[in-house]
Amino acid sequence: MNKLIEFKKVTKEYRVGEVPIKALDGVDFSISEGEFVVVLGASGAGKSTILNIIGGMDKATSGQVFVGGQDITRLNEKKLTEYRGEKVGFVFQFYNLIPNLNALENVEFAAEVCTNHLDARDILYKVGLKNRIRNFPSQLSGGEQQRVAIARAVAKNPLLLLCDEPTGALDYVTGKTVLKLLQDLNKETKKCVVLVTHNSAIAPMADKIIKVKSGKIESVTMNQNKQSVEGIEW
Ligand SMILES: Nc1ncnc2c1ncn2[C@@H]1O[C@H](COP(=O)(O)OP(=O)(O)OP(=O)(O)O)[C@@H](O)[C@H]1O
Repeated sequence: MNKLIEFKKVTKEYRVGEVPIKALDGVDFSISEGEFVVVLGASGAGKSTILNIIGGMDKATSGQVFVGGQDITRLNEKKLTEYRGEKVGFVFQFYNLIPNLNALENVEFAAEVCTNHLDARDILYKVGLKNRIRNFPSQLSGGEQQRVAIARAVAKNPLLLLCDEPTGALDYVTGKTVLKLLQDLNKETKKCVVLVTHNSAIAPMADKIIKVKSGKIESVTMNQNKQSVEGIEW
């Protein structure tokens, strides 16, 4: 399979006052097209930093980050903003929907600026919100709001979908339905999904598991026994 993402000797240093914090310390890994990847690690390990660098929301201090063949560490601010807008779909723990737009408008608003965007209504139907498209975020449950957020990310028709603790604010059952949705979308659309979590029980649903510890890669494992979300419990 073709490589979609490649980290080469990536470091990220934050400086708070005099003290440098090494969030990433020589990180190497690659992700192939179509893979469902779980990035696993304890709080503070550097998971979100990896995701934010892939998504062009944060910049590596050193090293190279290839996405779709281009080194995104070399992009200027304008190109990086374009990259973020066109190529990356984000799903966060808290859904970050615009409160005064309904579900359909939230998805349209994000998608319409993208060249190859998909039909907002079609995607909302696909995520199971056919009867909710005129509802405002305050009129939707947490799980439904996360579905809108996923639809918003997918409707951009991005190169990859980045999810940071997407079930973190949801109860067990709702969290599982959101994971199932992400797994189904990955299967159907063949889009690469990178999901960050501290919950190791989620790992069996991945094609590849990247374990992060104290800013370093602890292991990268291909999962020989990939499971559907229904079969996973925690
Ligand atoms: N903007 C920042 N300024 C300073 N330090 C930061 C900043 N962002 C992250 N860090 C530090 O970098 C390290 C890695 O943080 P990161 O958010 O990537 O961890 P994480 O694995 O995603 O943790 P969590 O599961 O708690 O979200 C932590 O020590 C964190 O305190």
